[in-house]
Amino acid sequence: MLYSDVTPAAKRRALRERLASGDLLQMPGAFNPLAARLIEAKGFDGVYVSGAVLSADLGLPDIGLTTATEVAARAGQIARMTTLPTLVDADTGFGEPMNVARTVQALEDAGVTGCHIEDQVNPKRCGHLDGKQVVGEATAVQRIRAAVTGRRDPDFLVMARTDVRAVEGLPAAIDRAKAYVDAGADAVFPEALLGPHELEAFRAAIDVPLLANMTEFGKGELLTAKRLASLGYNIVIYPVTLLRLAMGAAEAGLDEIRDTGTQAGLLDRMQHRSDLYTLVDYSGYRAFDAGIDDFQL
Ligand SMILES: C[C@](O)(C(=O)O)[C@H](CC(=O)O)C(=O)O
Ligand SMILES: [Mg+2]
Repeated sequence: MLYSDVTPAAKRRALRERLASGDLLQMPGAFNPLAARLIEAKGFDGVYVSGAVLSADLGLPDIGLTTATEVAARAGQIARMTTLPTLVDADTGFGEPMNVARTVQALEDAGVTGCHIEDQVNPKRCGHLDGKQVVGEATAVQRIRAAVTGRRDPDFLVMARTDVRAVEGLPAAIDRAKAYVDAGADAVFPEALLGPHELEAFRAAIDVPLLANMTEFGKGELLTAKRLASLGYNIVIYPVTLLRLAMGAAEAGLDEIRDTGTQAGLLDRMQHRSDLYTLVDYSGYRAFDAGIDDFQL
């Protein structure tokens, strides 16, 4: 009701404990707070807030146009509505290393559980596109140090994402990841690895929790959770999946309404009013006002 009754500090501690267990945590991307509630209701382990989704939601390409304030505000709205940990895509940290520190503090204040900071240049692009460029190791390490020293809650998860694989190859990406771990990164997101062998090599080389990005229409193979768990990965994200599904359904629905003049044929593909009301917990508001849900559906 209203918001999650689990504090941000408790979510951060819980995520650390889950990561220490060695289990694979599945975190679909929530395109809004309601989707985060659905992710929780379906039994997932965490909620991912994708930069690609956040920018697409605003009708923008994923090229670093959104600001730290926008991302923190939206991530906070999402985090508030779920008891699950929320991992946020903080892109390049939104500026110089000192901006990265401020970004992390804004995300902490928004109640999110952790974030990842990547080593691309600005303007950044989707990690699965060609033509990426990365900053030098010294600058990237400064970003991670700034994130680590900027956080006030030591349990806030600072994850380093490296986009170096596509630019300089796998050994260079592994070297970068090691440098970021030395700089204090709690976890690593190796972006756009080319298949299970590369995921395996990364796992063998890095001691901290690793994230696998199962985004569609990208460079990598879509591996099952079982396979990723056996490869020793700790978090899997499906960052844009729900948005793609929802937009696919919206497109088909609009076509049908335009072509037939009614949505009547689509009802069995819709979330029913009663399921929506359950998800937003109408009955929970009885505590305020007994008349809140005195209706039959
Ligand atoms: C994970 C990612 O950073 C995101 O913003 O969700 C994207 C996903 C995508 O564009 O498919 C990425 O760069 O991989
Ligand atoms: Mg992104």
